Amino acid sequence: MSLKFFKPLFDSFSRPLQEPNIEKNGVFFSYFLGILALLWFLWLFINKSKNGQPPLPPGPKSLPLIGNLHSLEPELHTYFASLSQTYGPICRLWLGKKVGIIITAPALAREVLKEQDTIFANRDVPAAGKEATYGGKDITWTPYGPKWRMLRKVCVRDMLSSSTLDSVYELRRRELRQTINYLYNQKGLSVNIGEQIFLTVLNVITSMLWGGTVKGEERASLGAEFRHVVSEMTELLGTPNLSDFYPGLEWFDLQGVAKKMKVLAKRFDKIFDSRIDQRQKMDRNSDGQENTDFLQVLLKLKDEADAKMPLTITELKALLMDMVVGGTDTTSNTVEFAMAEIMNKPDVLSKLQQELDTVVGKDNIVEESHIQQLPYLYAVMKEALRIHPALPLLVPHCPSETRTVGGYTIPKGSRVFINVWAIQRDPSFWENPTEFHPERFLDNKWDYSGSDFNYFPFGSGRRICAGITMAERMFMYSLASLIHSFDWKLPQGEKLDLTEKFGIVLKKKMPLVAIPTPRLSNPTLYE
Ligand code: HEM
Repeated sequence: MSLKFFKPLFDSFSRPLQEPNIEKNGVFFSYFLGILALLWFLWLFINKSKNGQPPLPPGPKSLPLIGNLHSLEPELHTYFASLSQTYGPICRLWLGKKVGIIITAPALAREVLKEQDTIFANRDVPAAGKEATYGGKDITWTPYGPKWRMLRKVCVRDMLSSSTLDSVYELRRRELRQTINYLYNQKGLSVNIGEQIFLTVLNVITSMLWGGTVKGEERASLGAEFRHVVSEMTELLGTPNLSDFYPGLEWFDLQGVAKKMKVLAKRFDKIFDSRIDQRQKMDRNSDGQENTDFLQVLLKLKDEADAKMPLTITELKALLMDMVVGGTDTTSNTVEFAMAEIMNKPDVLSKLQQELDTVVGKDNIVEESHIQQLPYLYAVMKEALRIHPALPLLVPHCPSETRTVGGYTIPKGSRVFINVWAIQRDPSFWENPTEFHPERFLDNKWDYSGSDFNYFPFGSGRRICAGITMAERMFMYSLASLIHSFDWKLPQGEKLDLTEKFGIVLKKKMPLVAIPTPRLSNPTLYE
């Protein structure tokens, strides 16, 4: 609308204020206000019917171009929790050109993950994620649709289902017994617990994938190296990256995130290539005997896949990456946090040992079949997952269409962070939320199946964690074995530190180092 429209009005006000003009000016002034009000309402009306949308959620003031990037803090989960204290359970940040939405209430999480699940079951793939998974070809980053469904089905059916896991119990047992034996040989010495559990989980996963494990002398050094690589990868995945917020800048990789990720991913890629090569040679030379590792199943699927939905070699390697990176750090960090919390609470430790002594006995070793009879251990796992959920903001979701949540507009393509860490510590729901108190789970009131939006450490809806059964078994079996086989104390002069460090996977800021003392009746129980 041209400004000329307003000229007579402006002219009338610019005339000198003469007596006969006062009344006339008053009338003009009323007209002016009236027209202004009319125009305002008209603008609102046109704007509303043009967008047909409620506003964006509230959020902190943003600067031109950079939005709120300047005020992000490294511990994103606690920073987001503090924003929700000021702006409410749904708030907005401008991440450069991208809208970030933070959700910190069960009812709103339900809207996103259940009521509008198909729209929000997508991902806004970060540059680091693309680099780590051959361009986002794995389960985690593939958009919701037939390809994702196929990848997920293959993994769950052929590797992560209860029946497949039952059939490879011997692998878990072998690896865990090896860890217990290693710890026995370290009695009286300081041990990095997270590293040992990481290595155990890694060995279980790689032996399920292609039959290979890390043994003997390599155990300590390779375990530490692999853990370092996975940990750096998950840290990079959680790093706010300019390439993600200004797509035009992705090519420049200003923070070097993609470059660093490329180097890390290459380490695994080389291993994958050599294992695939080895497996293909073995298959060519075999006399058709059945082998049962996952890689063989995948290679068979690749060759057989019908043309409509082929499984390519790149997707196959991306799946291997998901299992190795997604399955190891998550599980071992949760066990490490649980061990630290238990050592901080001697009454929890003694209740756990009592339960284990009654069910397993001090002249016996823990088997996975005992786990069903250990309700206190189960409560300890649930409490560890409540207070330190491995993925504190889940894997961010992304709507494929503009939608309304909690009365606010969530634009298509936003990055939606669901702060499960804050929801699981909400004092209006959880009594003494920062206290590690497994008893709160003893009455089986909450489970992590994704149906309760006060407690969902594995997420919920279509994108719920694909490895819950595996995580559950590895956690329960390893924690039970550690607590049953040894008494634990801190090295002299060390203090227990429970501080968290943010990454897409949460970890302990300071590694838990502790000294094992054997507590079973017979040294042969450690062989
Ligand atoms: C304590 C251990 C674990 C925790 C707390 C955990 C938690 C999660 C969470 C919160 C998500 C994202 C859900 C969402 O975006 O809404 C996820 C996704 C995923 N998890 Fe886990 N996880 C664990 C262990 C594992 C293991 C052992 C594996 C496999 C070996 C695994 C494989 C995956 C995969 C493939 C996805 C992507 C699913 C998809 O996008 O469709 N996780 N996990």
